[in-house]
Amino acid sequence: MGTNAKGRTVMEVGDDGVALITIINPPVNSLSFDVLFSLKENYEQALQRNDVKAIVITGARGKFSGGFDISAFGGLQGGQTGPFSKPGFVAVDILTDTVEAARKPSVAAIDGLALGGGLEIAMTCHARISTPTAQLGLPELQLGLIPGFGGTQRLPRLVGLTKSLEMMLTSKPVKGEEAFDLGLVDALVSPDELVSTARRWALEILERRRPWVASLHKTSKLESLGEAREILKFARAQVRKQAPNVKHPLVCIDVIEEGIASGPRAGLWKEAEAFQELLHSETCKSLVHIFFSQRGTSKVPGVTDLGLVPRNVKKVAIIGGGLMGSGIATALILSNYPVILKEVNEKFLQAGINRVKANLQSRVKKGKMTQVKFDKTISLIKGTLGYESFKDVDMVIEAVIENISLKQQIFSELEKYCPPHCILATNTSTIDLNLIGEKTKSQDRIVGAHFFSPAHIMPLLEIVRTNKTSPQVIIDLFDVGKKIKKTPVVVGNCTGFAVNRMFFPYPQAALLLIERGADAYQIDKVMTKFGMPMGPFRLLDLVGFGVAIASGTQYIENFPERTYTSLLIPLMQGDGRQGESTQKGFYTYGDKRRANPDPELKKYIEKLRSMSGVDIDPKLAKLSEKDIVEMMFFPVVNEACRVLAEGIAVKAADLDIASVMGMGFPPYRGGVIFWADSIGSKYIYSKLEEWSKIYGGFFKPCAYLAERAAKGASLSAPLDEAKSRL
Ligand SMILES: C[C@H](O)CC(=O)SCCNC(=O)CCNC(=O)[C@H](O)C(C)(C)COP(=O)(O)OP(=O)(O)OC[C@H]1O[C@@H](n2cnc3c(N)ncnc32)[C@H](O)[C@@H]1OP(=O)(O)O
Repeated sequence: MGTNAKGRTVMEVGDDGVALITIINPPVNSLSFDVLFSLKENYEQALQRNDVKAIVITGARGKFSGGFDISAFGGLQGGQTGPFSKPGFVAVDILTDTVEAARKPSVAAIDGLALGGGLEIAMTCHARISTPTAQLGLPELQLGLIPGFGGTQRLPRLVGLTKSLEMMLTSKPVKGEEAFDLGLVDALVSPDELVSTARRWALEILERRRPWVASLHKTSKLESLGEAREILKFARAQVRKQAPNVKHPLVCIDVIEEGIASGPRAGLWKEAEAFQELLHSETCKSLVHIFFSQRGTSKVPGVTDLGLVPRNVKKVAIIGGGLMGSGIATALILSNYPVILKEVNEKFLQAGINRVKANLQSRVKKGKMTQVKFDKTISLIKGTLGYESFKDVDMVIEAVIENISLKQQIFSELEKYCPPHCILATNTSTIDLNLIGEKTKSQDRIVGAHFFSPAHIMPLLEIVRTNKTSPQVIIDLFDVGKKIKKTPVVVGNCTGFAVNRMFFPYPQAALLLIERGADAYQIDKVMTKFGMPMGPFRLLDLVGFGVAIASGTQYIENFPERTYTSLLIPLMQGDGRQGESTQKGFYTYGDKRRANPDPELKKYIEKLRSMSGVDIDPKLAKLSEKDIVEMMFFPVVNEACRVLAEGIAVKAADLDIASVMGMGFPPYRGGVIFWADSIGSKYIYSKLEEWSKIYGGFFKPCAYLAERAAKGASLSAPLDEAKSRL
């Protein structure tokens, strides 16, 4: 193998006659083509050599394998040819006909992780020994694929159909201990005994003192065909309901069924063909993009490349125990950070602590947390009304109402009471950070920590830096964000930052459309069908009209030329409608938060039309689904382009992650910019240009979009690349 090889396997043959094959491809021992070739070569040698009686496969540095090398998908999708583009080369030729059918037994020694192709290799071995904490799973569906190295056939035969479906459809791994109970692994041992136990086990199989099991032909765990069909029917119904816009979960079920109905070899072939087809799907390309983009958020030029090490944040203070403050406190204590919660009086403090308790209790109710863990977690939060206990905190997160002078006063006080190293973060969603820190000398340690509601559940953390925020502070907050299981995205300072700014046109486009004759409930339906968690009107009801007007005002003030100003919400508010909190907004709300279309909405729209002189536009009154999607999202794409052009986001992929994790843009569409690039800058520009002539500045395409369209360049390409595509 050449020196540029991406990973390899090494084989050592011991005096006991066992060949130990180790997968080496840091950081997760993924299965690159080089690794797979090397594995094939080692296997063939081991099978030929007279001094080898049995084989053990393991992974270097405590990790079996994180699965097929996802970075190699691009080449295959781009038409790269070779043995790997031939369906069945790995699953049938190598794993089934060489490894599993061999006359020498193989045992997998699993530590750390055995995911995707990694677990599939392990399942072709004749036994599996694992550590109790190893993670074993088939997460291919999260990449828009199905297992492609025989997993759809072997997992059901090892753990039964129901559990295997759960593992594949949710992409969730199981720990070694559970894998042992399920029969997926044969023994549990500590990491230091792993390889020696596996060697012994392999020899014992050879001596027929342990069963020699070919998983593909195991039948004891499989249900009868009739029962299996019932289980699969139920699974299909669930999948159709939960993931109506993607086809790979249904394909996975079909492939499993083929193996049960026509035998595992037929199942293997169907799997191989379906895998190849899915690999080229837009869903797979989008989800792979999301996978790498999510990891890419931790690469921020000028920040993460300076070799800085995050400081240890041992204690965090939160100011304000409202919805956001209590959610942030919950997220922190759930990851074992001691938290001080400060409020202005006893009543508010108690209410804040009670919110945190309620957040945790809902986990207990759902069986996700024990009462003992609840008690331990809640003991990490202490309430306070003063600043005395701030003298040893390492980070403060301010989460009070959006009032500039109040925030300025708080930050001046923080400067007095907190130690000089303390990070001073604000959870503002709109206010300029330079204004907040104006009255302090601490601008270098002021940073935005913008959480999304509910903060203990939503996965995104926008880290907002000003040009004075020190890289160390960003690194520290990034580290805390990771530890509390968020995906942090570093963005620049401007009104609305990246997520809210990109999405402010979303409800505005919706208002523009209904004022001119489109149907509000149809728009919401089309948006949820597209894959958004809810449509714009349901969203406006959820956030409440007060918040909607306050943030709308910010955009009117900062981006007057392109903010669509609608008086519909103030008009409805004048009638006591505030959204869901008053059970009346664009919808009315009954039991269990069920939203019902409200016939009275028409009345408000008609009144608005007579006040503003806006007429029904016959074209907008009968929009197709495609038209609605475009008129709703092209303005979002346009604003995302401005965010990129202004350098608020470092790269387009960060906006894709921000849109998926902050706004619920469907991940299987790859995020806002990725989706836009699948449509093309020229088309988006021409549509916006056309609408801006009819409906005004709200739709006017920005310079960045115009430039990309003129060059026929993608929106995500960095500037130089965009030029080179000319
Ligand atoms: C034919 C087969 O059926 C098809 C397959 O096997 S498809 C692949 C199935 N496997 C997966 O989906 C696993 C994907 N990986 C993961 O879930 C997680 O990375 C993990 C649980 C393995 C490790 O998580 P964690 O420790 O948090 O590290 P994480 O930051 O995610 O990954 C570390 C690095 O490994 C890379 N990596 C992880 N898994 C990879 C894989 N399967 N291929 C290529 N690179 C991978 C990541 O991109 C990251 O690279 P970076 O440092 O350059 O950003």
